[in-house]
Amino acid sequence: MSEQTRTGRTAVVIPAAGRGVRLGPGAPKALRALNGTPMLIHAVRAMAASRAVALVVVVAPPDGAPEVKNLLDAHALPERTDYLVVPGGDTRQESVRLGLDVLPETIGTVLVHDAARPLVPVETVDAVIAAVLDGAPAVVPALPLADTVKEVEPREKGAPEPVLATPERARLRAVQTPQGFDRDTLVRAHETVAVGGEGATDDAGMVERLGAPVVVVPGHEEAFKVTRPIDLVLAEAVLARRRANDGF
Ligand SMILES: Nc1ccn([C@@H]2O[C@H](COP(=O)(O)OP(=O)(O)OP(=O)(O)O)[C@@H](O)[C@H]2O)c(=O)n1
Ligand SMILES: C[C@](O)(CO)[C@H](O)COP(=O)(O)O
Repeated sequence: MSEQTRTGRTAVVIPAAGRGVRLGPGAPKALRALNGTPMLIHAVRAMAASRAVALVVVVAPPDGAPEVKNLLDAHALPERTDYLVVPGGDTRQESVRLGLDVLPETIGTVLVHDAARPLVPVETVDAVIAAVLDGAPAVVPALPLADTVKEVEPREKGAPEPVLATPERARLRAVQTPQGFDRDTLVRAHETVAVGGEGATDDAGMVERLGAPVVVVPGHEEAFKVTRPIDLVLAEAVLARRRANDGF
């Protein structure tokens, strides 16, 4: 990776093509409303809040790219940031790759951010970008765990599962997005690992498989992923608190 490329512009790929099965029936998850505004728009605004972000690539549900383009056009977004919309794929990994495929040559740093993490504060986004620009090829925001974690032998749903091990909690982190990368490293990871791809639940995990170093910076409790119905309740509560505190 040349220093010149590393110091190129920064883009964010937002995979937003998931159905949101765990959230329950309804529109694709990224298009569901939080405080009256689609989750995706919150996520795009969270990324565009960083002055370092020059381009946001939204990876839309496969049949929903025109609708997503209209949504972005209809909402006030910073003028300094460009937007692209591309249709997504069958898996998160495939959707990210489709977003990477349309990045212009001038982009040296890439963030990948779940549309399902709409409330990440700009300080976290900037910390990830700063660590990449400082030379780390891959950076993830993460938090220590509150629960003890067990490794188990998986069984059918509801059946008791034998415990195999209890990893030392102090050494574990719950990983969030945006995850930040030197562009060439991330593209190489997707070209190399995506062929098989099993078990890669985040982009940094794919970079680890290349043998490249990944570092953790502090995450934020408001960067949680909206996955299940209870997360919508929490997200609405966070937005209500922001409105009360900041007039947001
Ligand atoms: N084929 C897919 C699947 C997921 N995603 C995106 O990846 C992010 C993280 O995925 P997740 O939270 O699991 O979303 P869903 O796949 O929609 O959720 P579920 O697994 O409950 O269906 C989301 O922003 C989702 O839109 C995507 O772009 N393309
Ligand atoms: C990328 C991620 O958000 C990091 O925690 C997570 O792995 C996505 O998992 P999902 O099952 O695709 O939501």
